[in-house]
Amino acid sequence: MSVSSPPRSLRIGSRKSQLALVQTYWVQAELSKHHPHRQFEVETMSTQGDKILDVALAKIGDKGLFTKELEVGMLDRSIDLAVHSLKDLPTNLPEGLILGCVTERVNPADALVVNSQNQDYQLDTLPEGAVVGTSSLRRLAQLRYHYPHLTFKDVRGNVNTRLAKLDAGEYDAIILAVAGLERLGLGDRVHQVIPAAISLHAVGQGALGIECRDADPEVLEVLKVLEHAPSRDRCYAERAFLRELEGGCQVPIGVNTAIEDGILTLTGMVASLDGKRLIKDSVSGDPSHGEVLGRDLAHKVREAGAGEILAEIFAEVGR
Ligand SMILES: NCc1[nH]cc(CCC(=O)O)c1CC(=O)O
Repeated sequence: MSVSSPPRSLRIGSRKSQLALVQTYWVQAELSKHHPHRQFEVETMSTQGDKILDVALAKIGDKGLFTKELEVGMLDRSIDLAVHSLKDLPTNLPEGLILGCVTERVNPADALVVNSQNQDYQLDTLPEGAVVGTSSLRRLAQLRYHYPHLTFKDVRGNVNTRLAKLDAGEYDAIILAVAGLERLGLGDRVHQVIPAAISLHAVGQGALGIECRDADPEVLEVLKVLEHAPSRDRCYAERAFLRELEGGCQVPIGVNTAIEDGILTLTGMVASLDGKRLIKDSVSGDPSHGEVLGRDLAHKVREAGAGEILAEIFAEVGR
């Protein structure tokens, strides 16, 4: 009787933040469950985005701030796959790497989080001058558009750092992803789920993206058990929209997607930084044609005024 050798063990790369680790250990546990004869090891790395915490994120033009070191690791084969919050993964990946798997998405919405002094308020009732913390241009522009009487202030750091600043009174409220709070076991801090009519979420928000080498069919096969087709189709459409519009710097772009009766509807918006202009439209079609839907919507909003907004932002930030 021949004894077959065990399959090669796979190394999973992760950032060191608590959220990244929760997500990576979840992926490790799921993969181990589905592939009981294979070993999965976790390798943690600091990324540039974890190190430069004192600079407003919006001012850092570089994409892939949270992914670069992990990508280098995959290319030099010190790791085999990397787990990302899909919204942090650039839409264009380095040569040789692909988005191998999109996991089932949890709630992609943003949340209003308040401190103990502001428990009675909702977004609609926060008083003139209330200080709202966010470092996302997307959240900033949409909230300025709907609530011009509020004051917005940058907030950096990981989720726990931001909550500590809120609770210390530096802000009346902050905006965070529902998904991140829930994954950290902080779902009770979600004070209000912000409706899509007020704030469209980030591309890929609430889903995990697993990146790997494109020439590694063994890893791609292993990842298939975690792929969630509807989440993948929605996120592919969202990513195509963003890829078509962005020029390598952070811009206020938000989306929403749904699949109903076999039809994917993608809604997207581009807003000016001052929140005075906001262009929003939708397209619908076959869920497997996400690339086309995303590009079509990008052309639609560009024609409707988003082109001008983006040109202004690119001119200001410098590409
Ligand atoms: N930019 C940081 C980041 N990346 C992913 C999440 C939350 C989880 C997710 O959206 O999947 C967060 C925190 C936040 O935006 O509140």
